Amino acid sequence: MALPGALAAFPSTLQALIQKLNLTDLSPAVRLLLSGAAVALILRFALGRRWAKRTYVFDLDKVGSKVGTAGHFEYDVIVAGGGKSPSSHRTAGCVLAARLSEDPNLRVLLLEAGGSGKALPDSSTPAGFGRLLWNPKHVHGLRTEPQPSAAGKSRFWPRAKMLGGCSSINAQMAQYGAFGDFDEWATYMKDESWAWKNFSRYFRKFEGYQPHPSYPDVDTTARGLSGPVHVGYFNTITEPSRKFVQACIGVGIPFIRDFNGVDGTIGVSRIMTYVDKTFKRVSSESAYLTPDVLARKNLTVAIHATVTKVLFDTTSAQPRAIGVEFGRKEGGERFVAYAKKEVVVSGGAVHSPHILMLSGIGPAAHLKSHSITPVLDLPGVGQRLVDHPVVDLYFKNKLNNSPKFLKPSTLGEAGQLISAIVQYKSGKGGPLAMNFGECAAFVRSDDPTLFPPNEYPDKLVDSTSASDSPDLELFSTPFAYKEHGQIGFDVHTYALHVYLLRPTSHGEVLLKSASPWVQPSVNPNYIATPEDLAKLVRGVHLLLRIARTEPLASVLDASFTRPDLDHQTHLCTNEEIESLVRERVETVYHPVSTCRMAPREEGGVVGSDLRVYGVQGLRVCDASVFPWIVSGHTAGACYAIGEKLADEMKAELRA
Ligand SMILES: Cc1cc2nc3c(=O)[nH]c(=O)nc-3n(C[C@H](O)[C@H](O)[C@H](O)COP(=O)(O)OP(=O)(O)OC[C@H]3O[C@@H](n4cnc5c(N)ncnc54)[C@H](O)[C@@H]3O)c2cc1C
Repeated sequence: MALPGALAAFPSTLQALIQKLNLTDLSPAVRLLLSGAAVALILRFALGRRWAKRTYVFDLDKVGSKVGTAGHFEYDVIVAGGGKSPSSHRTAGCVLAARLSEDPNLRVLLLEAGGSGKALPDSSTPAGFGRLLWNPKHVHGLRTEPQPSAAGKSRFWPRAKMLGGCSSINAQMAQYGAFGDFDEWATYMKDESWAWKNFSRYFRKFEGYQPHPSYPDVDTTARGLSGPVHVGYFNTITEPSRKFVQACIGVGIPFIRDFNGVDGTIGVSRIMTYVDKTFKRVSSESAYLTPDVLARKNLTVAIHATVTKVLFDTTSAQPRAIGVEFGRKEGGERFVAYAKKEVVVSGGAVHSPHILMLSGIGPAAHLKSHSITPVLDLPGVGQRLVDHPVVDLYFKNKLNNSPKFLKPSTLGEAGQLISAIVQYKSGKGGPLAMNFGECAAFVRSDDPTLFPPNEYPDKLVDSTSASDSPDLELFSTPFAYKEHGQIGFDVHTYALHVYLLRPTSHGEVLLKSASPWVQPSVNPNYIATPEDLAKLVRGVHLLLRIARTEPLASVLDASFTRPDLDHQTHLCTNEEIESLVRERVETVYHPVSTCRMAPREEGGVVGSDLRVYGVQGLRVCDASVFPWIVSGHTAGACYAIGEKLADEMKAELRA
């Protein structure tokens, strides 16, 4: 207890020290540098690394044999990727490996390219992920190809490289999509197991809703109460976002008590989060790879193990996946492990198609252009990439009380951050328990209340999944940022964002090289269709109206007319708003559909059982299999897909 007390006094102590050392004479740049270094040091010591290599297998020769040697390591199922999906590298990978290993007769190996997400304070602390996005050790900082319809610029595209996958670095917003999304999957695949009435049980299975006294209206009969993924309302939110909810109601968006409840998902509310009662991030690693699960003799989890390719037996008519090759680093030793029953690729929407193509499964001509001998010509691999494009609007916070000290630029702000760390470490939540995406509204771009036909006469193509599914999401963050948190503002700000939930534009993931260590090319092809642009423009108009509606209007400083903020943007012409959208559009980090569950003749990669067409013993389990993108946040469906596949595989493998 003495330590937090001493630290609480730190800001004033720091001030005294600064005076004593005459640091005030230093230039602002040097002071900024010093404060940054001080914060980094304090974060390291205060939040410290707890989890180390001891929890997982680090020596790859303990899980596989060196290529060219005689050893033979065999498992029943190998899951490539420790993300969310149950059997792959991604978010789903942890789910799959944990659930499969419930059957003591199945020997499961999970291979993850990165380390533990749980061990990183910037991951386990809800507000820390902004710092992780630019950390090349833990996150692949991809950049898209230049986007022709989006000002020709290339966009930053972070994908996690750690256990838990992107669930270890995401914004923790727990909305799962609309009922119609999954009914659409079922209709498309002619498989009722994906229809909401059936598939919803897997959402209930992963979910462990934690009731909160301030939210008694949440219908707990619609929530899963005992699953491993704790969700609830334990993150911290700021006052302007509460006013955002009221302003949305003011413009005609109905209040909804629960975005994942029985009333569908259209409306405005505070968003539920993957933050637990102790104010920690809940990732697929923290939820599924618990000490009890890791103690199972039949589960092995190896970290810093990048799968370089899937191995096939090609002696019979259909190739059969028999194992994987993996290694730690470029030029390092390679290892192999064999799967008696199945290999599940779970590398997420970027790396699952990458792994398949490196292994010879993909568009044959493209593979040959990189001197990869095709095992199977499967043209759909890497195609149909869809992402949610987002546009941010920036406002001056009139109350000057935004938590901008979370990215400190002065010694005073560094002191505020230290106080916040002390508060968080004493179990009291506070600013570090923020997830940034605080409140949200899901609307339709053809809603006549929000977009009256006399002002918006154009009839746009309806790309929603059902008449009660949305195609735009609006959300609020406690301050504004650019370049995915890399660039802040020098004044107190507040930000509103809109993203297109059901884009009609799509792109592709392609190889840049046959080397597994070279990241693939990603091209989401943002706003390539007129409808996508028109809907985002409508969303921007709506946000600008909400910003000028009480009670939010009173906390935003409309007199602040600096051109890098948006207090004058409502005066722009439609063409100017279109240019703003093209210029500002960014990823909201939800790529899907690159190993799409679809009929093979329509470019499908997997069938509705997630088996790769034309190959035996190989499945994909992550966001890459979504037939269509969901009308919301993508993590929930990844968890549910992992749960569903685990159930089905366990039943099949038992038979
Ligand atoms: C910054 C950010 C914010 C987001 N915010 C939200 C949000 O608020 N709410 C929400 O619902 N969703 C959010 N998402 C999206 C969501 O987290 C993802 O859609 C979801 O986690 C994807 O899960 P996945 O299983 O498909 O893949 P991933 O979670 O990406 O997992 C892939 C795993 O595979 C591993 N891997 C890749 N290649 C290899 C290889 N060759 N060998 C071994 N391992 C490999 C990776 O290291 C990773 O662990 C966000 C994503 C990001 C990046």
